[in-house]
Amino acid sequence: QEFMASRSHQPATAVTHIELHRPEKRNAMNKAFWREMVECFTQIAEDPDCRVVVVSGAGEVFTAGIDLMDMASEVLQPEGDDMARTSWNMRRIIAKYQETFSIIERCPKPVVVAVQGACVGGGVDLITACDIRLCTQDAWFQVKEVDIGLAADVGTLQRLPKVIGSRSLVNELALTARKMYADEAKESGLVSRVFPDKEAMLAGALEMAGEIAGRSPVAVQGTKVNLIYSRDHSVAEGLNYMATWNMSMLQTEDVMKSAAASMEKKSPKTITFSKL
Ligand SMILES: CC/C=C\C=C\CC(=O)SCCNC(=O)CCNC(=O)[C@H](O)C(C)(C)COP(=O)(O)OP(=O)(O)OC[C@H]1O[C@@H](n2cnc3c(N)ncnc32)[C@H](O)[C@@H]1OP(=O)(O)O
Repeated sequence: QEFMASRSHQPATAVTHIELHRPEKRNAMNKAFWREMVECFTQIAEDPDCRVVVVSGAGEVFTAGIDLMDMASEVLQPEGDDMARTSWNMRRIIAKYQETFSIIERCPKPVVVAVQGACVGGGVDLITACDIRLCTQDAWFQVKEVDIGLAADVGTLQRLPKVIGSRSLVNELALTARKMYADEAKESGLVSRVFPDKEAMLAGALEMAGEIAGRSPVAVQGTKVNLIYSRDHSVAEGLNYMATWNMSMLQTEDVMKSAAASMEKKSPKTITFSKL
């Protein structure tokens, strides 16, 4: 499927690959991007033929963040007859942009993101809403917002502290806008794997996606939903949610099929699971 700022295709069974696709503008996030991501992930959440998503960027750079040319009018000059109405409109606009990344987090299908080169501003908002982050050795990450006069408002300040263990490091990155390179990103836990180049990274991302897609969608989606729930709740609340979740999901035929394959020392990838 071809969009204006991105494109999506199915490189393998049950795997959807979304590519940010404005390489000439370093995949800067224009109005079309913000709209298309919501359309894409709304479809993906409902699509039984998709079990896992890979997100990457075309060209040398993952993304330059918000498109400073295309977005300025909407973000900086909201309409309204007085301050209350202008502020209300501004709030609505910010909430709309937040939704572009929150919908990725809410999507029950795991999302693997692959970053090469720069990942700036809105790029960090995007990747922190994904489930697994991979990068190339030349990747760098920058919470750039303070440099352009604003506090990051579409997810980085809320999600990055839950991704990186060190609160001090998060504060430093967000307050100074310094670049963090691949090795430090790995050491801090922002990414789980670093690849020598983009080709190797995409091959690794697709292989990982294939591993996930080959497993029971009931198990995989239940795992994602419960990991995110437990991140935002106490252990007791998380256990309660889990028990309620699995009181129905444990009754799936997938458990018997998977257990039988395991006893026979077969990979779960040899099993045909019903669509979910
Ligand atoms: C409600 C608010 C929601 C979200 C808010 C998010 C906040 C942010 O995202 S803050 C971050 C804003 N981004 C930046 O400040 C980055 C600016 N870009 C760069 O620093 C560099 O382009 C680069 C990413 C390091 C890549 O460098 P390089 O490979 O040398 O490319 P360039 O020659 O600089 O650019 C090529 C081409 O792309 C255009 N472009 C790059 N970034 C943006 C951008 N953010 N917005 C619009 N256009 C961008 C640049 O102008 C060039 O275009 P030409 O037509 O070829 O001149």
